[in-house]
Amino acid sequence: YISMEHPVCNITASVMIYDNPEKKWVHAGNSNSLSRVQIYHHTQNNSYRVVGRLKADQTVVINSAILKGLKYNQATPTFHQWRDSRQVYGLNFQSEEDAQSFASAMMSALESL
Ligand SMILES: CC[C@@H]1C=C[C@H]2CCN(C(=O)[C@@H]3CC[C@H]4C=C[C@]5(CCCN5C(=O)[C@H](Cc5ccccc5Cl)NC(C)=O)C(=O)N43)[C@@H]2C(=O)N1CC(=O)O
Repeated sequence: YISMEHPVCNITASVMIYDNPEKKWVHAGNSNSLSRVQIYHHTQNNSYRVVGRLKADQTVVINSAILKGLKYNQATPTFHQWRDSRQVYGLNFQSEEDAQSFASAMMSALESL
C-alpha cells in the first residue's frame, strides 16, 4: 500500500481543546498525557492535516485539516493555537525548540497551499 500522506513533522505535545461553553481548556482525549503530533502532507491533492495520537494508546485526539488562510497563533513560546470550523486547538509543547519546529512546519504548509 503506497500511502499518499507523508509526515512533514513529528513533535511531542499536550493537545488541548477549548471548551467554549465552559470557557476553559480541556485535554484532548480527556487524557493529561503527551501525544505524538504530526503534520501529514497528502501529496496528490497537496493538502495537509494535523494528526495527534496519545502516546499511551494511539488514540487519535486531533485530526484537523490545515486550510488556506488558517491563522496560527503563537500565544506563548510553548503554547500555540488555531481554530477550525468546529474547535479551537492548543498545543502545549515541552520546549521552545519543539514549538518552533512545529510552527515552521505549519507555516511552510500554509505557504504551499
Ligand atoms: C493550556 C492552558 C493555557 C495555556 C496558555 C495560555 C496562552 C493564552 N491562553 C488563553 O487561554 C488565552 C487567554 C485569553 C483567552 C481567550 C480566548 C482564547 C481561548 C479560545 C481562543 N482564544 C483566543 O484568544 C484566540 C486565539 C487565536 C488568535 C488568532 C488565531 C487563532 C486563535 Cl485560536 N482568539 C481568537 C480571536 O479566536 C485564548 O486563547 N485565551 C492560554 C491560557 O490561559 N492557558 C491557561 C489556562 O487556561 O489555565
